[in-house]
Amino acid sequence: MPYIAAIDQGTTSTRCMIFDHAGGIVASAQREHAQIYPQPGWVEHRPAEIWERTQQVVRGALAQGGLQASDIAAVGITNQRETTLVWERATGRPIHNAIVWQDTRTDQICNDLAQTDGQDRFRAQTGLPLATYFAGPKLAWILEHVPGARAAAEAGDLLFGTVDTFLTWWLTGGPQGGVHVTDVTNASRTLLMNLATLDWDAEILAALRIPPALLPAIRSSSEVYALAVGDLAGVPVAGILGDQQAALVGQTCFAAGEAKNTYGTGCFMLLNTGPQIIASQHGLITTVGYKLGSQPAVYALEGSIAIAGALVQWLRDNLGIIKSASEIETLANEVADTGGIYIVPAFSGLFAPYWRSDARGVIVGLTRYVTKAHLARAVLEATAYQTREVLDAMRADSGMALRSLKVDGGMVFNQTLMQFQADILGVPVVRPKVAETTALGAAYAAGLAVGYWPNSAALCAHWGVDQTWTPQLDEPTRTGLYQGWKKAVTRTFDWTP
Ligand SMILES: Nc1ncnc2c1ncn2[C@@H]1O[C@H](COP(=O)(O)OP(=O)(O)O)[C@@H](O)[C@H]1O
Ligand SMILES: O=P(O)(O)OC[C@H](O)CO
Repeated sequence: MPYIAAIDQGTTSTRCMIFDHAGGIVASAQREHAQIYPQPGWVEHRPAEIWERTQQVVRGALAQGGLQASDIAAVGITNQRETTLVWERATGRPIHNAIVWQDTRTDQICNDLAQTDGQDRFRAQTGLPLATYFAGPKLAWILEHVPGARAAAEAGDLLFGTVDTFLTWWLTGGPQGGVHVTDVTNASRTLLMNLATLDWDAEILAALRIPPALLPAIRSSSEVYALAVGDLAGVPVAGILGDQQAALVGQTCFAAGEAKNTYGTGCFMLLNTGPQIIASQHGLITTVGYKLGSQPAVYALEGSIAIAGALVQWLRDNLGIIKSASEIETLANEVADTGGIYIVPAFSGLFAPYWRSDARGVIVGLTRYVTKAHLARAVLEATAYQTREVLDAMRADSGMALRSLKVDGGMVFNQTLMQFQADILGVPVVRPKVAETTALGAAYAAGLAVGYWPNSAALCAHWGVDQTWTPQLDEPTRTGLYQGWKKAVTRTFDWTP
């Protein structure tokens, strides 16, 4: 069987991509789904729509390639992380919409938990600060707010999952024998898993009042979990990776010290730290990078930025200044700079390196001179500045000097952004030939599990450079611009109680 399929269920869309032995794309299909904003700071997805879109893109990709299930050696799943679902074991009926990773409704739950020992209460076990971003508090919120949910959970009638778990359950039969599993990378984003034991942490479950009965089994990122039914009938579901970890694998960052940065809805830099669990002193989080079958887990330091491409979408959908995301580049290039303004998009508070849920977005430095072109430029630069903050933290935590940054994701086709990124970092930025590294990483995990590829070393040969941007800016200008950004960030603090 010549191909491997990957399902990439992202924040704004779902893709299915089919890869050949050289890691080349043979067929693909993509569908968007609705973003639901019931209140300021709340973000939901409809679980039924996520499953429907998944089935549609699987069918679409198979049809585009003229393929059927028997042509696929294995399927891998990669997903938006932390997004939380709870459904009935017997029927599959969700008891609430999916609460998306960007959603801030668990602010109070997190603050209450932080009353004992502060925001880092569970950091030693989980590598994470107490923040609205992670799945555990979202699950606690559902159990508290949906009538009857706690009793049903305790009786074993409900199942919890992040998107990987939800899709694997449905792909392998749903109420008719679907497997209830997650992988170590997704579990490491719940705030409920102990990084050292790779198992649920009983003390944290008790503190969040989460009954163990509704939790999935935690498995490696690359093994056969079960065979699929439906359109992929008989195909082994053999890889699960959170999308940012999948990009790490897709970029073949298999050696300690290798890093990648993915520019999608948010922006996420991961640095492979090998078997070492490094505790960040500079606002990063510690997470599982991947675990290939029975091999030991590989850990990573991560800088998570909540709003990157989402700010471009906001300019398009909420302000109507551009009609498509790619138009931002033409508009931004009408001017040479931002006219002295900065936009800090703290729409979900600020994630790394600040972890401030009390922050909200600002535009600073406004004068009558400023036009929508300056605004467009400031939107692009905001992603580059946030990345600089994360890279500085990574250098400080790891003591490693990064010689270049591997990038991927939807925003890396924006030349203006990528040049400014190299300028503000002072290191070259490199885009690989296959920029769909997230889907590729999930395909690699699945393919390794079934022997389609022999080992991770064999995958490194697939990686090649497409484009490199080298820094052009002089050091004093770079420093001056960055100092302005740091000042702008302080203006977002203490906005909500
Ligand atoms: N040319 C572009 N310039 C700037 N941003 C872009 C461009 N093309 C796409 N984007 C942004 O990239 C994001 C889509 O990237 P993608 O990797 O598909 O994201 P995700 O996996 O989070 O859904 C969107 O937020 C969109 O606004
Ligand atoms: O859907 P993406 O690509 O924006 O990724 C979302 C992240 O996994 C959130 O942690």
